[in-house]
Amino acid sequence: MNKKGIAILGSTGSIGTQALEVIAANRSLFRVEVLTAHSNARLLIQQAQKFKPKTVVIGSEKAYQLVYSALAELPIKVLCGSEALAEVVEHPGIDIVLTAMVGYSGLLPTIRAIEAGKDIALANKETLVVAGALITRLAKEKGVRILPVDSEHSAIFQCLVGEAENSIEKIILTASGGPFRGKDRAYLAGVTKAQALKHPNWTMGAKITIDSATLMNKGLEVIEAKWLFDLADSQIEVIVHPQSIIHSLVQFDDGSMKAQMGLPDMKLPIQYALGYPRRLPSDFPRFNFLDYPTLTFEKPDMETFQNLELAFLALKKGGNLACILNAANEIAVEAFLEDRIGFLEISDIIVTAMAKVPFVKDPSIEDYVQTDAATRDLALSLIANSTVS
Ligand SMILES: NC(=O)C1=CN([C@@H]2O[C@H](COP(=O)(O)OP(=O)(O)OC[C@H]3O[C@@H](n4cnc5c(N)ncnc54)[C@H](OP(=O)(O)O)[C@@H]3O)[C@@H](O)[C@H]2O)C=CC1
Ligand SMILES: CC(=O)[C@@H](O)[C@H](O)COP(=O)(O)O
Ligand SMILES: [Mn+2]
Repeated sequence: MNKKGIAILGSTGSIGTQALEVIAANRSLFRVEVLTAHSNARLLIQQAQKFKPKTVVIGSEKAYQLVYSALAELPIKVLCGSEALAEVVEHPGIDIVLTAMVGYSGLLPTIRAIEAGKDIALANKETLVVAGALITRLAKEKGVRILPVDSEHSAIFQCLVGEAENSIEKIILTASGGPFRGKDRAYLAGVTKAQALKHPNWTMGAKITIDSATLMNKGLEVIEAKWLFDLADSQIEVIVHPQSIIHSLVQFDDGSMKAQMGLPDMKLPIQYALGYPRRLPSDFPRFNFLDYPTLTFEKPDMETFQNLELAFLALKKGGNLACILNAANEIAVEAFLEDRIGFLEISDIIVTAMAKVPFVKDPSIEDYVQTDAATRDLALSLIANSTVS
């Protein structure tokens, strides 16, 4: 059987390293064609030495020379910069591009990969949040599959196998509630980044971990689900499920519900997307009901955690509003991680950006690029005037 050629964009991150674990355990099925990182030269070199891809790309020019010299003896092409990142996904040996980089940086390489006819294993949810209409339209035109990696969307995708004839009444995305579940705004005003980075169930990159703490992650996932599964906003619900065992649910129009369950481990959805349509055997720890005699559910508190409501608003109004929400959030989360703003200011910045950046009803790719840049400028100016630092 032919091995699938995999490109991992963001191989040094949480998803990227777990994807390489999956590949290492399934060497007869996969071959690594491309690995990319932003600045972590040391890890990228180790990965390249182990997996022998045809090409590696390092985003940072400063790190390029180090990677180039370390891999000089191997038949591996070493490239640098954002154009190389967008170009490398077109290489002929690639069957699937795993988008595991963080944030808006995923958009242009994903568009290029789809245009080149590559299937996408999509972890980078921000791509669909920013430009879901454009991405899904393009994927359809090119006959490209977008295979979800995000655990909730993988759960829904798995529940939908064999259901092509049947209508979805609604989907229910589960949310852990994050480290501040049950807290009020007075408490949130004083929380630190160290507290916010302690996710109750998942070990992930810093940006998504803060998004989970503000409930923006669930907001982004609501928008991601709309585009992946072609749903109306009224068909998407969120329920807080602190144990993160039920990864999400689908209700069909006969009222029946299907859920996908398991211990929280991203290797499973990564493996499902890379192996699709095959389920690959694994030795991952198994879930046991007796270890979890109580699974609980709560309504999300959207008054305290405004970001989820803002995402529903962006979804309802459409146009470039979700792009504005995403850019403002990326800048605000970065500032929070640098102790330049407080936790509650993250939502304040997003609210202001959504009100002030010009609305575009039917955006082109250029409109998205412009909206992203304008929103970042505005958010940075708001942060410069913040009184926290
Ligand atoms: N982690 C998880 O469990 C989950 C993650 N996701 C989504 O997957 C994506 C990746 O998340 P995660 O793995 O946690 O993130 P990490 O921060 O752990 O890793 C990000 C990766 O992207 C690279 N990178 C960072 N900035 C850029 C840039 N500007 N251009 C190109 N590459 C860049 C990093 O390189 P370097 O190491 O050199 O900085 C690293 O390889 C996100 O969109 C997230 O929302 C979805 C579900 C679960
Ligand atoms: C693992 C994964 O898919 C994350 O998106 C996770 O769901 C975050 O947890 P929250 O439910 O706290 O946002
Ligand atoms: Mn998720």
